[in-house]
Amino acid sequence: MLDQQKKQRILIVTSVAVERDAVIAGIGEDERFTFLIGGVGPAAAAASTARALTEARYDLVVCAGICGGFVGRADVGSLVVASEIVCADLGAETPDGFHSVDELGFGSARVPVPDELAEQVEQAMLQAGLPIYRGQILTLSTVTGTAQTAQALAERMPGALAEAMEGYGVAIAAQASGVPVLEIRTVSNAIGPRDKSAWRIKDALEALQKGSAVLREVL
Ligand SMILES: O=C(O)c1cccc(C(=O)CC[C@H]2O[C@@H](n3cnc4c(=O)[nH]cnc43)[C@H](O)[C@@H]2O)c1
Repeated sequence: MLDQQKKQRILIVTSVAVERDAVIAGIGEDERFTFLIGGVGPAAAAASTARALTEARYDLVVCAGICGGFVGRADVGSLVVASEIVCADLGAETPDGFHSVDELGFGSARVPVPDELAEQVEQAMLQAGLPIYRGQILTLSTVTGTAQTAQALAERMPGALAEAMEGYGVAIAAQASGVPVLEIRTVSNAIGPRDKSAWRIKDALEALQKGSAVLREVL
């Protein structure tokens, strides 16, 4: 939990400008927050976040934006808050299936989120009447685009609610600086066959704005 007695500095990282603008519109004037457009994908997000963390002191890093939701687990238009941030494609494909770097003994594809903080965010959103789910948010370098890949991913990651492209990069940079990390997103599309016309980006950005207003009260 953040120390409410001292002035906290919070870095919010989004991948693109429209996400950043939605977050700023929700948070409003609040000098505790710094907003960073970190770029698309885990590498750009990690590099941008790491640089920001060398330029100023922060008490919390938040990765925010839109995402794809697993069908039956996180509906389009809802919010998701990460219980854990997991890089789902960091590992090796083998004849026995996918093995993560954790199983291979080369570090970890998972970064924890402070439980109490995720719980507080979830409860505050629910009290504000916003639909929210708490569970793993996956990071992938490639947007899932077929029913087969979506099904395989859902089976391999039964605790996953959503996928996006930056969380793990932001989280690894925060972890390397000893700063806690949170990931919060709104669902713009169902994970599955690629149909960009079905992405509800406007709705997801509106939900991101509403969620950000609540986030300001929690942090
Ligand atoms: O058209 C595409 O397939 C595409 C490829 C790369 C980026 C985008 C974006 O819209 C950038 C914004 C941001 O959105 C996140 N996002 C949203 N839905 C998904 C998804 O189903 N799977 C993975 N990521 C998703 C992601 O974090 C992007 O950076 C579009």
